[in-house]
Order: sequence, then structure tokens, then C-alpha cells
Amino acid sequence: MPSTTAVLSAYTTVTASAVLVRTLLYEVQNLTNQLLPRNLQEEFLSGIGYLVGNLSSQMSIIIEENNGLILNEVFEASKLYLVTIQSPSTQRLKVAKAEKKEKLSTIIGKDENISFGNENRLNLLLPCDLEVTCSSRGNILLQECKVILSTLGSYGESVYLDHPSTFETLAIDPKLKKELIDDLDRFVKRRDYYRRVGKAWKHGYLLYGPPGTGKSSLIAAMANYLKFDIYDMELSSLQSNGDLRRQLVYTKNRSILVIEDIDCSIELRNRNDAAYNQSQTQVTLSGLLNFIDGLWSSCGDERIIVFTTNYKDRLDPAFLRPGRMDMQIHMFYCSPSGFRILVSNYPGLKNHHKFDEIDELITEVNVTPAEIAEE
Ligand SMILES: Nc1ncnc2c1ncn2[C@@H]1O[C@H](COP(=O)(O)OP(=O)(O)OP(=O)(O)O)[C@@H](O)[C@H]1O
Repeated sequence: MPSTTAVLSAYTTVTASAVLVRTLLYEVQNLTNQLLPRNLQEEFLSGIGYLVGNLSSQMSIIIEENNGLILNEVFEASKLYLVTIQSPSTQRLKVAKAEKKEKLSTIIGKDENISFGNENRLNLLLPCDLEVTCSSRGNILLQECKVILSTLGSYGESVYLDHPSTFETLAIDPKLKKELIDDLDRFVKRRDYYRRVGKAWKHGYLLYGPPGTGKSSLIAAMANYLKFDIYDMELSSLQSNGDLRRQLVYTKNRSILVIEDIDCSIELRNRNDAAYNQSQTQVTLSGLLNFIDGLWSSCGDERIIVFTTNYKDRLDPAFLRPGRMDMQIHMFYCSPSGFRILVSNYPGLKNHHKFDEIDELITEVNVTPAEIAEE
């Protein structure tokens, strides 16, 4: 089975939730305030609002120079503004806004050297950044928000998370799904509550179950739902326990920190066997426990940490102590209801005369959603 990182980055379709569209609209509003003269802003935004109301989860805004034979005033206004912040040779201009900053920062595309504003490139990796591309015809293309997947550790890299998994496509028990969505909703709404009770605004999940039952898919669904970035912490690439904490510097608020296959990394270290020597894992169980406890008190707000394992019974009980994991989620073999979701996702079937027979078979045999998806 591929690793979480491989699976999460393997997709090319961008899926966006309602949250994403709402955030995008908000960002468009912000951008419009800064790009357009005041008298044009209202008209432009009401047009966008109309579009979003009817629109799918993806949106590109293209401002053409001419609207038929008529000159497009929005294009002229945007062009005038852009000329003041870019050099004549600029082909691409990126615009980003940090959560707590009021103004957008504008950054010239990858192949150009000049950058504007005080933000460095990392700020592009914020949730909900917008990309404005100026084509040779002078069109301005505003691309949709994207969730970022970053790999922490010595080979750290970031990519846009284009994993299409959502809670709708996830084949898990409907009751568990609802419980989890409610839990996430409660978590993001409870800033004041966490402050009042003096608790860090963090949440820990343990996902356990056999390979191919959807642990990585669930993490992607959570990220797409909350519009949080994902940081995938590869323990095997860390040199020491101290590296765990140092990696946090690269993470941001409103993010999910993922540590996968936790039993392998820790077990290997404790057993000190040949496999351990091969994997070069340098993180110890106590180092990890210290890190989790410290994480809860030392880093920013709105953080979710997710551990995954195929073997919960191998984990040290200290790891599962109350307060470390808020929710333990058992990902299990496919149920009849899960099967219905998968056939609706893949061949697009809602009904079939074989369904009853398959329902019976599925309850008799352990089969993973991944195996069914493969078929
Ligand atoms: N519960 C599920 N709902 C929908 N699709 C699933 C589910 N489980 C598995 N799949 C399909 O199988 C593929 C592999 O599953 P995934 O990587 O999420 O499982 P995993 O439990 O993380 O496996 P591993 O423990 O090996 O990392 C997914 O990309 C998806 O296509």
C-alpha cells in the first residue's frame, strides 16, 4: 500500500467543499477591494455572488479585455492597478493573504526574481491563497483556493493537496461519519470555550484499522472539509527527538499534523532490531510523548493532530492516555452501506439486482474498501 503522502498527492482533481467556496468568495471580496476602484466593486461582487450561487465547487474568474464589442471597465481598472505593482516582463503574479493580516501580499511568479510586499514565498502556502495569472493577452485568471500538503522532516516539501476524498465519498459507517463531522464542527466553533477552560485549542485523533480501510482518505476528507492544510511528519526522516519540535516551526494554524504508522516507527526504535537500523528511525516513544504533550501547550491555535496505525494493540498504553487522543476512530472492513457508497462513487450505481446478494457476502467476508475500489 502506498504511504499517506503518496496517496494524498496522487490525485489531480481538485475538490472543494462549501467551506472552500465561501472562503473563496470572502477572499475575492478582499481582493476586489484592493484591485478595483470603489465604484466598480459592488457591481463586480454582485456578479460573483450570482455565479457562486449557481456554481459547482470550482471557480475561475476571467476578466477579458472586451465584452463583445464593448470595452470591459473591470479589465481596465485591474490592469491599471497591476501595472503599479509589477514589472513589464512579469508573466505571473501571485496574491496571498495571511489569516491575521489585513492586506494582500503580491508575489511575482516562480520564474521571476522580484517580489513585492513583506511576505516571503512561504506565505503562498497559506490556506486559501489566490493566484492571479496575467496571460499574454492581459487576461487575469483568479484560481481557486487549494489545500496544501507539506511533508515535514529532512526532505520537507509542499504540494497542493488535490485529493478528491470528501465525507460524501468516504465509505464509513454513517453514524461514525456524523459523529466525526459534529466533532470537527464543534472543535472549530469553540475558540472561546477553549480560552475559558484554559485548554489549548487542539484536537487529537487516532485512526486505526487494517491497510486499505481509508485512513488516508479520511484525513484528506477532514482537510477538504475544514479547509486546513496537512503536514505529514515522517518520523523516519528525523534525526532526533529534538527535530520533532523544530519541525513545528514550519507549520501553521488551521492545519492537520499527520504522523502515520505510529506503531512501526516506535516499535522499531524500541526493539532496536535490524529493521530499525535500516529505517534509521531516531525518535523514541518518550520523545514522541513529550512532543505530543508539548505540542498541546506550545504551538499556535486550531491544530489537529492525527496518528494512524494498522495495529492499535501494539501501541504503548501511555500513548492512548486520556487527554492525548480526543477521539479514536476504528476504520474497519467494508459494510453493506460502505459498499453502496463505493458503487455510487465508482460505477455510479444506485441500484442493482445483485446488491442483496453482495450485502450478504460482504458481512461474511472481510474485504477492505480499497479492494472493492480496485475491483
Ligand atoms: N473508507 C473508504 N472510502 C472510500 N474509499 C476508500 C476507503 N478506504 C479505502 N478507499 C480507497 O482505497 C484507497 C486506499 O485507501 P487509503 O490509503 O485511504 O487506506 P489506508 O487505511 O490509509 O491504508 P494504509 O494503512 O495502507 O495507509 C483510497 O485511495 C480509496 O480509493
